[in-house]
Amino acid sequence: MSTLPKTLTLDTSTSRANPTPQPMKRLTVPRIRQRKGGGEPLVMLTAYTVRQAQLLDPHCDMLLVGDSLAQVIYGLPHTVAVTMEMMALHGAAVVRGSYHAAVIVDMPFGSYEASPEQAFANASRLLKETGAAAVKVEGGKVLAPTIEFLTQRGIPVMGHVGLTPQAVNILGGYGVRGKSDEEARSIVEDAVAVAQAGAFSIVIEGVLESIAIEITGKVACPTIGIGASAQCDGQVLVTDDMLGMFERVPKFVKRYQDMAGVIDGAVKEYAEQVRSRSFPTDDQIYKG
Ligand SMILES: Nc1nc(=O)c2c([nH]1)NC[C@@H]1CN(c3ccc(C(=O)N[C@@H](CCC(=O)O)C(=O)O)cc3)CN21
Ligand SMILES: CC(C)C(=O)C(=O)O
Ligand SMILES: [Mg+2]
Repeated sequence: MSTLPKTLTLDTSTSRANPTPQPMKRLTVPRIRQRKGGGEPLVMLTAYTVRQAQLLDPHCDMLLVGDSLAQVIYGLPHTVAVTMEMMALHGAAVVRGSYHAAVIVDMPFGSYEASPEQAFANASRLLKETGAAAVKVEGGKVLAPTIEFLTQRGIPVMGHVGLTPQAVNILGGYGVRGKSDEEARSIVEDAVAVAQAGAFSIVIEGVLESIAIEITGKVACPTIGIGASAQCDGQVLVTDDMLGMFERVPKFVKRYQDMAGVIDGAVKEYAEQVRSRSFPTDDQIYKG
């Protein structure tokens, strides 16, 4: 009889006694959509690895496999270089590490912009290969026909307006968006078009607060803010930023922990103990 706690026992009975895999109890896209309005805000964080997903899952409504893995995992300068393979592999890991949160996967730059058909081929591949619930695409009015195309064919889409990092080569940087009246109006129009096309939720990133409040009041789906407003229907941050694992972070990040400091202290102690031969001790070695 195994003494392992239940969470660590392998359930080998599934294949024999119960050959039909049961769907897991995850938050669904329709239930996320229903969370529009002044109720409890939606909690979203990025996740890229199985262990990260396991630790975040109990506390989050949604886990975003963000293309920010470019900077966070791969040391790339921008998200432009991210590939379908990267999103598919990290997406699958995050789905394996979670059972409660809905998993959303960012579509990488170049995988959806050319046509609705291109977007469907790549979005369906991401859902098949990862088991995620939905995809996220950056863009506004121009993307509306694509969002409608995917939604009508069974692929839930999260939108992303305002500061859209995949457009860094057009924008020239990651500065706040919507400072001119014209740009502000354009961002609101983008969000309205994305919502009308059927997006189940919209990320609003890096805009003046008044824009985020106006969009949140205008669209029928929940808005998820990052550098936007506490009045959005939910919030998202890059996990490594809020844990103090990433060196240079935008103004909109709040640091909840200094994990880099924690790791630095532990590794420094290990290095000192190896060099002084005080590790390993009898506790860590085998005696015949
Ligand atoms: N670690 C990480 N965190 C993020 O929030 C993030 C990524 N990576 N990668 C993808 C995009 C890029 N994002 C970014 C990146 C940099 C700034 C930034 O440095 N903002 C400056 C202002 C820059 C300017 O005015 O030009 C700031 O201080 O807020 C903002 C958003 C958001 N996303
Ligand atoms: C910052 C969030 C919204 C994102 O798109 C990402 O992590 O890639
Ligand atoms: Mg992204």
